[in-house]
Amino acid sequence: MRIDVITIFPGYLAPLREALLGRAIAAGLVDLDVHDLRDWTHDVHQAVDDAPYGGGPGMVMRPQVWGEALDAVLARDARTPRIVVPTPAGRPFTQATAQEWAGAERLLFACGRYEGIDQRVVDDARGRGLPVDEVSIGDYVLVGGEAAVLVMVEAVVRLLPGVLGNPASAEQDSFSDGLLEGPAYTRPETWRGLAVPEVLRSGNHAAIARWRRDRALERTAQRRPDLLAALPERALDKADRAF
Ligand SMILES: Nc1ncccc1[N+](=O)[O-]
Repeated sequence: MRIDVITIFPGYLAPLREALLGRAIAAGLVDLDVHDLRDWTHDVHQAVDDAPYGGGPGMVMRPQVWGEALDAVLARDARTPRIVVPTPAGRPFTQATAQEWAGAERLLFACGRYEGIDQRVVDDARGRGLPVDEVSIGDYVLVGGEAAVLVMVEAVVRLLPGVLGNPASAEQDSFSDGLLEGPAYTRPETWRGLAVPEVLRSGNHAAIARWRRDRALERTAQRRPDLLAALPERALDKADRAF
């Protein structure tokens, strides 16, 4: 998978080259290219924004700069990317979105700052038949899209074959079966007077599976009743009905 990021703060994306993601890049599973938007300005101040039409606070990022940057980055590779614009006004980014994008051969993240990017940049790209997703990682306002790109790239890349040591862990993620993951334990058996639940040391795999599902249902019912309500009827067996 090729990933391009266009931003005025390239340094903000440095963590993508660390740890698991860094190893995925080194293994050639991901090609990451971070581009400085200001490379496509032509004035001495390298202005990337301007006052909003209609007045109001803040600044809007200029269409000319973004248009040139997107055209140049698109041309760097024959593969058509899914263009992603992180914005608090976007549709929610979920595990399902990560799964969907993990199948893409190329992603291009356009990081907006200030009050966003002139809408015509998205409209022009869509008008040329390019897939553009305006997505949000949560209902709060960040200063720019870069932190959201770190989140989304990590969620997507960890799903790529060969990235996670144990692919089973991606299957057993929270959300993969629509439920939150329950509590986890490791050695020692007792720590500060707290013991690991007996069943987990019983070796009885059916009982362990039942216990884990009960804890997942319990936690989901307590913390995210919306997820429980969204589960398809068939997803809950009769033993689950207790929650
Ligand atoms: N929440 C956000 N705030 C600013 C920019 C992007 C955002 N997001 O969620 O993608």
